[in-house]
Amino acid sequence: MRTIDFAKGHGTLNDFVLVPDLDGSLDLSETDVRFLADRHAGIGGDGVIRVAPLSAAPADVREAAPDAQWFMDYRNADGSEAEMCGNGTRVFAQFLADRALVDAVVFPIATRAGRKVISRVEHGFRTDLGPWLLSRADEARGRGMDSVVQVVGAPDPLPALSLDLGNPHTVVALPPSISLEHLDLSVAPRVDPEPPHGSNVEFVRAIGARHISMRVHERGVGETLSCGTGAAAAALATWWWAGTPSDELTWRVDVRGGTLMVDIDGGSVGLAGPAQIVAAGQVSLPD
Ligand SMILES: N[C@@H](CCC[C@H](N)C(=O)O)C(=O)O
Repeated sequence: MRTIDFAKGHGTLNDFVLVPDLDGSLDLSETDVRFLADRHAGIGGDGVIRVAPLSAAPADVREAAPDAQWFMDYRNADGSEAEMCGNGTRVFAQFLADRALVDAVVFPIATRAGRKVISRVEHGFRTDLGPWLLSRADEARGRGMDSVVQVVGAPDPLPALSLDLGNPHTVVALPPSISLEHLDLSVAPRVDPEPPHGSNVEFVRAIGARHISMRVHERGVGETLSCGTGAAAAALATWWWAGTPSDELTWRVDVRGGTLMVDIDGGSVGLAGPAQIVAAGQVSLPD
């Protein structure tokens, strides 16, 4: 049996088990990750974040972020690797700050989706998520939709737009006849055409000017109370559909676990919100 240190944290109730691996020697298997994320048998979380030095990152990650000191090794609760986690970056930053592992107010970190720059802001952190892309730009021509999503709670498939924020997202604008609260996200929504590596799926309701509310079904997890890259995708999709003329905009995105702020600056997007570390201890990984 191996005993390791852990911390537990969340960003707008998207919760993570952090595993400090400060010398980069820890090998966390898929089974270890599933155990740590298990809310009954383990610690419990939507994802597991190994805090590793850049030297322990894969070569492509090291090359993309040579000036970063730390690598956010993110895995979903089902053990799968994800390229990025927006809320995770802030919780990762809070952990680094609490342990005095960074001292700058603006610093880069390495992720599988490349270099991300984090800044301390009032009440939390802002992560520059960098450039975003329409995943199926040809199909989304004319500010339209590129796919459909079938979800329990909606009688018919709903038009959607796919975006790449480093990780894949499919955003659905709910028609007024369907309430956000009545969707059943205990069953994974079906995206057609099916994205090659799966997708996080966001359901969005407009609340007011640059203010939306959303629920999310995360790839590798299920419904979560928040998703940072999902909030950014939802704001970007709403902006895209509206044909909003100005390029510099801040959006408020309400998620079940709180509120996130998304700033859109042309081809680049930022995410700000709170981050909390709530516990730390040791856990024994089963053999
Ligand atoms: N909750 C995250 C996204 C985590 C990864 C996602 N489930 C995926 O597989 O892409 C966020 O805050 O962005």
